[in-house]
Amino acid sequence: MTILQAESLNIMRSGKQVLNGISFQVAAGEVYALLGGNGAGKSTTLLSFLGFLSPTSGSVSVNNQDVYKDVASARKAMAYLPESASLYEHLNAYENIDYFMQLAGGAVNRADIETALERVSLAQGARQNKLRGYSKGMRQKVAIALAILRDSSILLLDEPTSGLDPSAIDEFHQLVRDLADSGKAVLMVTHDVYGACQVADKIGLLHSGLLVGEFVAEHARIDTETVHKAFASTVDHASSVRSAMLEQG
Ligand SMILES: Nc1ncnc2c1ncn2[C@@H]1O[C@H](COP(=O)(O)OP(=O)(O)OP(=O)(O)O)[C@@H](O)[C@H]1O
Repeated sequence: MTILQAESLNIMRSGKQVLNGISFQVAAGEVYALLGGNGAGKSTTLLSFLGFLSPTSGSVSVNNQDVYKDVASARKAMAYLPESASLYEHLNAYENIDYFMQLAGGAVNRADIETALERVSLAQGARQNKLRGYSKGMRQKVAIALAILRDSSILLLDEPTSGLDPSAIDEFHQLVRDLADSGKAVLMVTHDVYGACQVADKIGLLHSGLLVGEFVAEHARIDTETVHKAFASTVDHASSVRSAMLEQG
């Protein structure tokens, strides 16, 4: 069942075409990684799904509804995890979750919060501590616990593992995999070829606003070398275009 869909999506920002007719779909139970270098258009794609950048042509839809026909209901269906989770430093994990759940209009009890924190494996001893002492990985866990409690069936993740150490990355990918296996649709944007191959069912390779390749997992894995070569060729292409431009002054 298709949950997220971009259809011939074109977006202009400040008069410049930054997405050029990209199309892809994310189904329930699937992790889709949008992979690309700096400026490829990954965040623009997420912002468009989130209702912040309307297409110049084409469409984005969530649960088969055009996002821009009802932005509020599209946003309600999704949990968005920005590169750095915006949580309150002076509150502990329970208080943060309690506060944000109340803001979202859905109070939760302590036992439910405990279950969600258990699911994301936030260390028991850290839960009462204020977030100012947390690592990035621990903050991500609180943000994911919040998404679990909001019962969002769709997760949008922006560079979720940048700045995490290798074991936190593995743990995070395992958690994302478990969430997808429980039926959630996950769209994740990343620069990380290896991470994308580890966790994704599909990878879309984005370059200069174009989807230049799509890789689908066979036997539960996408071949890292194949994706790495394709990604490297976009980088080579970008640097040769840059050098040509420099030569032309
Ligand atoms: N606020 C903005 N106003 C105008 N153009 C923007 C704005 N933000 C980004 N862009 C342009 O849109 C294009 C795509 O940017 P985007 O941030 O979507 O790329 P990205 O793939 O997420 O890159 P990165 O990996 O560096 O975050 C780039 O050419 C960028 O210069």
